[in-house]
Amino acid sequence: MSTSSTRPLVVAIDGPAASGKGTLARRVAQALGFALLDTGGLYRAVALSLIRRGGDLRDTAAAAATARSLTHGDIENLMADPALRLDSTAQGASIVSAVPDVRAALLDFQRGFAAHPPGGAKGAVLDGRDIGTVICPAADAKLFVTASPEVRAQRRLNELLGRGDAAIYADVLKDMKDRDARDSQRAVSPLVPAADAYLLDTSSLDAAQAFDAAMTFIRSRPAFGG
Ligand SMILES: Nc1ncnc2c1ncn2[C@@H]1O[C@H](COP(=O)(O)OP(=O)(O)O)[C@@H](O)[C@H]1O
Ligand SMILES: Nc1ccn([C@@H]2O[C@H](COP(=O)(O)OP(=O)(O)O)[C@@H](O)[C@H]2O)c(=O)n1
Repeated sequence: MSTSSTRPLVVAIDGPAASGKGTLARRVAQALGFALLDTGGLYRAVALSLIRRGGDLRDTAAAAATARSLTHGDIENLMADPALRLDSTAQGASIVSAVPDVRAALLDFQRGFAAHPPGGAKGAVLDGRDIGTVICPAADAKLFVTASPEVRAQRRLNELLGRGDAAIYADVLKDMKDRDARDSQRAVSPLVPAADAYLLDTSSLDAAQAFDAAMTFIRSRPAFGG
């Protein structure tokens, strides 16, 4: 890893739901000793907060006001809330995240995290949908993680059942396809790989194999000594 730079290094990991980007981001952050930000959690936090206030997810002004009202403390509390991981919260996140003012309200928090990683870490790993394209376009390493919809739905189903949530495969697959379509087709910051992202298809890779492939790519990048 380069020692001449004092600027924190940034690894951007984007991809669709249940592609394994969160798992990969955690492992990469741990291996590099970097701070980790699950940016999907921010959009989930906005949705959860709005739902709890009795608001309408389709009310764009209310969604934007909610996003602007969240303090760092609120975000910390909501990100630790088990309800953040509910499928209904994910669907809500996908609705509020299409609102440009919601995205704008969360921009500084994300860029601030990348520029000043907490705990004095030498770098940051951010995972989401638009990290390599919009939030950190100058990221030192960009990965776009994919897997087939069927594989992703099976992974999410296993995760939900493992937590004791009631879920059936057909519903999970449909919800995931709906969310993919909404995330990919929205006008602002759609889910799309950055031109310089490394495409990592994890359909037939387990988490350890995906991590190995990702680290090989990251270490090949100039900022990481490659
Ligand atoms: N490469 C992989 N192979 C199999 N299962 C995986 C892999 N990566 C992640 N998982 C599992 O799939 C589920 C979704 O992974 P997660 O990292 O949360 O995806 P995302 O952050 O893209 O939504 C989790 O239960 C996780 O343990
Ligand atoms: N950088 C990001 C991260 C998430 N999101 C939105 O937030 C929703 C939830 O993201 P997530 O990463 O927590 O979802 P999963 O991939 O874990 O299922 C996504 O469906 C997107 O609509 C976004 O718009 N931009």
